[in-house]
Amino acid sequence: MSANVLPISSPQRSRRVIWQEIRHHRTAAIIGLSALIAAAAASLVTAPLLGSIVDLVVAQEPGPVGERVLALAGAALVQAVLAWVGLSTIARLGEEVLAALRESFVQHALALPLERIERGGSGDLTSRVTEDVAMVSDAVRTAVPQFVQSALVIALTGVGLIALDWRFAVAAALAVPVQAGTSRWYMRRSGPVYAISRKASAAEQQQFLESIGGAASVRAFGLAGEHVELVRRRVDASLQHMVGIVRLHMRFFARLNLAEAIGLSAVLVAGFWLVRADQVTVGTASAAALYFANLFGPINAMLFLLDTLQSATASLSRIVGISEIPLPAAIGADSPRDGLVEANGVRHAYVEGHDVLHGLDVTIPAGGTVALVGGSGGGKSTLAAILAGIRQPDHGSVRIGGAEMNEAVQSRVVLVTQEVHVFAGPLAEDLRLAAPNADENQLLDALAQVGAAGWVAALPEGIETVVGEGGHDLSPQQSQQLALARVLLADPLVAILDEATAEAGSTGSRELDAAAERVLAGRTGVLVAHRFSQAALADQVLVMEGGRVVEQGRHDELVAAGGRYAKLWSAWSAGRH
Ligand SMILES: Nc1ncnc2c1ncn2[C@@H]1O[C@H](COP(=O)(O)OP(=O)(O)OP(=O)(O)O)[C@@H](O)[C@H]1O
Repeated sequence: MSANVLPISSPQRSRRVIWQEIRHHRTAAIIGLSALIAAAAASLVTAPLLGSIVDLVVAQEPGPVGERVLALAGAALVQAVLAWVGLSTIARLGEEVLAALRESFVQHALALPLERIERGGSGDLTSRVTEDVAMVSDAVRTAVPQFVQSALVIALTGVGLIALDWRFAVAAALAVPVQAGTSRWYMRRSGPVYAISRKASAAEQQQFLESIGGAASVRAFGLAGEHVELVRRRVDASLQHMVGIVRLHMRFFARLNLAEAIGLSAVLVAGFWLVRADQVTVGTASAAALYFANLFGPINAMLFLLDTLQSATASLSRIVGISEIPLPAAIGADSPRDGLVEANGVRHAYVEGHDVLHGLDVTIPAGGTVALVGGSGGGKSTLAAILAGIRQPDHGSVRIGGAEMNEAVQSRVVLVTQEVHVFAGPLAEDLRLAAPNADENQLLDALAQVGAAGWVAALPEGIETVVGEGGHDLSPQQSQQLALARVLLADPLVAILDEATAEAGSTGSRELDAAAERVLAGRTGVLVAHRFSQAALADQVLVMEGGRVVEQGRHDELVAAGGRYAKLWSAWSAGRH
């Protein structure tokens, strides 16, 4: 069962992947970190300067106070500039690392075998693309730079405290056990509390969608009262969990305040004794207290960010997990010699133990056209997808032009299915997906060959008209023509058209048939044909039933043989007259 779930990488592996990426941007990492260290060091000057002002006041020598104040302002300015340089460099570095991660993720996600995604659930993949990437992006933009900065300030302030007098550092350390206990306490609770709250708000949204989306039925059945009650209950539950989160935060910060009170009291008491014993000046004791007070912000921020970083690490493991799935491209990198298609002993099952293809052997000579016909569920689409390399056979092999299915081979085979996708954007860009360097004349020529020149010219902005979602709506037939034009532009060795012309009416069908014929000219073609007019044009017809080829031959031979195909043919012909 676990083999079916998309993999999740271990936190160690994820960290290693990030580390490798950071090493590609070593200079930026060093500059960013150095600037943050320098900024933290500059901030350390403030407390002793204030302390020395206290000493001057105690000694009633106000003369040099002015210089100290200027030095304070200077230190603040230097610190601000260095922190800005450090934070922005680290944030930019984070974006670069994130971009590289995303690219590798998308590359892998797109190259994943279809079976792998189906078994793992496309919902899982989608949530990794959306929620997990958003979670990691957020962390990279805000939490990570803040966390690094806070950690540096804390470390350097500790050094500063020791430099003033090690006994101040010991006193301050009294706060640590309470802080450590608090963060453990918080981490144990925050995960489940957030998870329940997310679930409750998802349930609330779902209820809204159901009640509002089904408003007509709700009213028709007089269920308004019940639905209002359902919504009220979900909103209440969600609200309760939100209040729970706020309460948890308040308790968290209350405990941290207690830690601060303990630490600050200890530092002040230590200062009192050390001043009394004449071991430090009042100014030094004030500086120690200020150092400790300056730690409040960074310590609280760090502890609070721990769970954001924990969630981000979990999301990162889910993103890196996808990049770790071995890709089928590992099978050599031979390029196909020509368009010869050879499938041997191809078996395939969607559900284990229920083969839908039972060891098929199919050979199509380069430049030949084969039509797959037969009743519904015979396995035509499955075979088409396997020949196109979109699905992998469970057993057997597919070779194109003598080469096993790999990335180089797949790039020379194009499959057009009934569910043609029109990408949102200018029509020209949609076509250029198949041939990025094609010029306008080549695009127009491809459109003319598939019979689309007329309607494209009639569009408001011709080939530059925005089509697809949010743009100009195309009819199913127009979308099919676009898909066929893309095949012409991609100029593959093998074109596989699966029901590509099934949706149109009779005039439309004739136009699309002609377009398909032009697309298949000069290359190897596989046609999944429901209309026998297409089968009649093919060099060879394979009749498929129950995952087997039950008849094979030229159209006229099969009609003359009077078998299964002849029956299907006469039934179809009769239906047309
Ligand atoms: N994604 C899938 N998951 C599970 N079973 C599937 C899937 N796709 C197809 N099948 C099953 O595999 C068998 C072969 O289906 P296939 O679509 O290849 O046949 P077909 O000959 O193309 O049929 P049609 O003409 O109806 O498209 C059918 O029993 C079908 O229910």
